[in-house]
Amino acid sequence: MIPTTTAHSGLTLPVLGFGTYRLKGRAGSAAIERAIQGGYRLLDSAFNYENEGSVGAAARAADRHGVERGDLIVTSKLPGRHHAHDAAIATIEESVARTGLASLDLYLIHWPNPRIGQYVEAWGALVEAKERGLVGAIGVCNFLPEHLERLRSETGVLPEVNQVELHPYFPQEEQLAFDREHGIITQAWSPLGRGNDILDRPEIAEIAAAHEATAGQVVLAWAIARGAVPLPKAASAERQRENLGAVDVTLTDDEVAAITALGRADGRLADQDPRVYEEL
Ligand SMILES: NC(=O)C1=CN([C@@H]2O[C@H](COP(=O)(O)OP(=O)(O)OC[C@H]3O[C@@H](n4cnc5c(N)ncnc54)[C@H](OP(=O)(O)O)[C@@H]3O)[C@@H](O)[C@H]2O)C=CC1
Ligand SMILES: O=C(O)C(=O)[C@@H](O)[C@H](O)C(=O)CO
Repeated sequence: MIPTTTAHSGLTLPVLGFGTYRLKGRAGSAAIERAIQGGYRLLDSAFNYENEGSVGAAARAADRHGVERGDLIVTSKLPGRHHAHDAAIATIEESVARTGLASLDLYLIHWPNPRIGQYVEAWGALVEAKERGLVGAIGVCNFLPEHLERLRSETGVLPEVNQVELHPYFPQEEQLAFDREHGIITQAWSPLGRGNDILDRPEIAEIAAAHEATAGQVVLAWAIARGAVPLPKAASAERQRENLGAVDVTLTDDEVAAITALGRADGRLADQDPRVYEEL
């Protein structure tokens, strides 16, 4: 059993989920099904990943592994090119249809796309989709405090989830504090730094040795200790199992602080500052 965390709305999520970017087709679906079989219950996807079909197929096969549909949280995301109200509603309906499920459990705006300037309108569509039962819970990705404040002041509805880039080179201290204060669950994307050199750092290796854990487990345990929900992606059952083992690693406050200290001002993996980055 994976421990859980709860949002202001009462939405409860496992403290670790499964990323599916680049898992698609039959091989992708098989990898996602392995993840469900291995114990993952929170699945991340997006309209733009072109894999909602594979995620849905794996979710529909979950009962083969004794997992009920109601035990899974299947997530997808609205792309920037469909932020206008009617396009957003049609896209959410399309996402649900692609999964072959009756509804999705969590739906997120993928990026604020501030230059397009329609994320408040898109948020209105997500609120409506939740009221209609198309989706069970709603949130955003890559939203800064200024974007969240606009949603609150213009719609009165705060997201239940904010999924942001978060790994030791980009610890997101301020965003985490803002989300926590407002009861918004922060999910961490690229929590393993996409498998970059963070996993080879001696500071991480030392902590891993002290816990008889792997570097990946320590980095994920650090995210969990700070109140974030990491969404590691892994194709093989071995790495999926390894990453899930992070929930059993409890770091000391000093260890958490030492990993947070690896953060850098330019720590983003790519040039994706939500103030200016546009993804359609
Ligand atoms: N909302 C947003 O804007 C974004 C959301 N996301 C979501 O977040 C998820 C996770 O982020 P992602 O970018 O995939 O990166 P991750 O940080 O999850 O890293 C995935 C990479 O690390 C490798 N890996 C997995 N486990 C281990 C391990 N234990 N040791 C060493 N290497 C490992 C994987 O390889 P292999 O699979 O071969 O094992 C893969 O190459 C995505 O899949 C997606 O669902 C991602 C980016 C943006
Ligand atoms: O993977 C996602 O969810 C994204 O939002 C992409 O921007 C991804 O981070 C990427 O790097 C695409 O080039």
